[in-house]
Amino acid sequence: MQPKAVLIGMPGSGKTRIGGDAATLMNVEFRDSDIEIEAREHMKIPRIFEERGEKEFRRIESEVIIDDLHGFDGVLSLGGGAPMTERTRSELSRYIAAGGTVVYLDADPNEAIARASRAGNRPLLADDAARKWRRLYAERHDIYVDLANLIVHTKGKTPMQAAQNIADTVNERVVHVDGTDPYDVRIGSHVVNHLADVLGSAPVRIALIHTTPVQRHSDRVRALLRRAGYEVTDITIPDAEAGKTIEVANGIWKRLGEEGFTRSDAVVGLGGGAATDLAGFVAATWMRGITYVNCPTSLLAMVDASTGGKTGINTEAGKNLVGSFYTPAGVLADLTTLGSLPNDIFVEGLGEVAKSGFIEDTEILRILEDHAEQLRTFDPNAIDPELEAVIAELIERTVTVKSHHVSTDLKEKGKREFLNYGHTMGHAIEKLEHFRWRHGNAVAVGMVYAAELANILGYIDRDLVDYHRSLLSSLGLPISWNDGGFEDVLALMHKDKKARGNMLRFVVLDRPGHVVHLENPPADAVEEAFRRVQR
Ligand SMILES: NC(=O)c1ccc[n+]([C@@H]2O[C@H](COP(=O)([O-])OP(=O)(O)OC[C@H]3O[C@@H](n4cnc5c(N)ncnc54)[C@H](O)[C@@H]3O)[C@@H](O)[C@H]2O)c1
Ligand SMILES: O=C(O)C(=O)C[C@@H](O)[C@H](O)[C@H](O)COP(=O)(O)O
Repeated sequence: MQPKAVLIGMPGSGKTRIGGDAATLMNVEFRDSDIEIEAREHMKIPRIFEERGEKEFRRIESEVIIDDLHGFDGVLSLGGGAPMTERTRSELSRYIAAGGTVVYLDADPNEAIARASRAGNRPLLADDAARKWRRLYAERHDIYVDLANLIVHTKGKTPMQAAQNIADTVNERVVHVDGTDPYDVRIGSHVVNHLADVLGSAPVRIALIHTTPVQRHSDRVRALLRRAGYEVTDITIPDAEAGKTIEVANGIWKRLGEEGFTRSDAVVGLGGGAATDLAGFVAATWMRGITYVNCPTSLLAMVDASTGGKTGINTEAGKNLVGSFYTPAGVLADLTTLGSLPNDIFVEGLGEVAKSGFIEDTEILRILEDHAEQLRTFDPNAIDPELEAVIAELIERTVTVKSHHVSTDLKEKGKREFLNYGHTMGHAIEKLEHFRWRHGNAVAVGMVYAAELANILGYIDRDLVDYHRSLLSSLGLPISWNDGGFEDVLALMHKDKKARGNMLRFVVLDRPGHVVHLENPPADAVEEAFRRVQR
């Protein structure tokens, strides 16, 4: 057990008020180490200083804090001088290493001095509080900065806004993607505020690529980028699959040329998977590769498309057949953007979530089962904290599955192909439906197809096939497709990127949470499985 957050900062910086609000937002208890010391010693702090001296006070303070760091799971506020004790500092560093958040509340000196003087009860500020406050600030500020892993500047913020910053950061989830160019996927409310940190100081110009339905989110990001000092070129692309074309890419290359984009500039892709695929493709190809960051706004883009570096466009030949493996510098999955996501697009994303459950993390399947009704009836205007936590966990788990596959096999030589479960037939459906079928829906049918094929060939039993059908339909996903002929589907499955020569290759389950390659299956099984998804 350890605190959700520990607040440090100068007297008067608002630790008690902001810490209390942060605890309320996180629905946990708030503690102030000074009040604990007084309760433990049955004595007010000025008297402890007077009778036992500062050294003894710091020893007691350190004991109290260490107890809380090991036995309290709320928000803890520390006295301003606490981090000056070496033992306390090293315990706080250990706490950070164990995943904790030490927040330095950096307040405007004049405001803090006024507050500290009003409060009294501060022996180190007695007589000429302002001068003493400034002297202590000069001694402590750098130590606070070095120690904290979150700095909240309180100037211009209400206590509740500062508390919200803390709660958002504590609730943030981070999935690390390894490889030659490692990066982090941050998941949480307002994580888009990290954008300037992820982009760094090198880029001068940013091409912000987005679609119209996410205009309000791109307005926010554009303002944020401009405030951080970047020159922003705003690029609106046609929505959904219409944006994933060579013509759209060409239009953007032209624009980047006109605006003088160089290798030190960057792209930000904001929107659903189509927008992030296209933005990544533009970044991968402009001057043979410039930095890009993805800000996914649909569930599917958050759990899948934005991570892993598969960038690309569709062509006459088929879906995603032209593209590049090119990793982003970071991914910011800001959950607040789900507040405008239509129900059908949210539900579609559950297809890729379920896929990750079937192929690796069966806990995902259990969460989907337990919350099927809430997820199926997702309403962007009614995301309560409980549902948001469920969605955040599903995103974290799904991205973790993805990272296990892409970290060691970026270019899809083997293991990464397992992420393509359900996609062999799924992509064929998308193409035959002229991309009017949503990707996640097509993948759902494709998974039922792959399960039927595995069952026909003896890899899995009937129950597991039925489980695919019951789980996917309980989430509102389609489980059959009746609008095309087998020959057309077969021809497209032969063009799938997993195929080798004339040999069809599939990904199938041999048990829940475990997948294997299936090469060159018998033609009658391939056709029989197709008949079964037509029902
Ligand atoms: N690169 C990969 O690894 C990968 C993985 C999975 C899928 N994909 C690709 O992703 C695409 C599918 O992604 P998708 O399902 O996000 O579809 P999409 O990008 O077409 O988005 C669906 C619709 O939702 C809108 N939208 C997105 N976020 C919104 C929000 N917060 N509020 C309101 N509207 C919003 C979009 O503008 C669009 O109209 C496909 O092209 C698929 O091939 C790529
Ligand atoms: O990241 C991967 O690898 C995947 O296969 C993830 C898929 O869910 C995703 O739909 C991807 O776009 C499919 O890629 P493709 O190479 O089959 O076009």
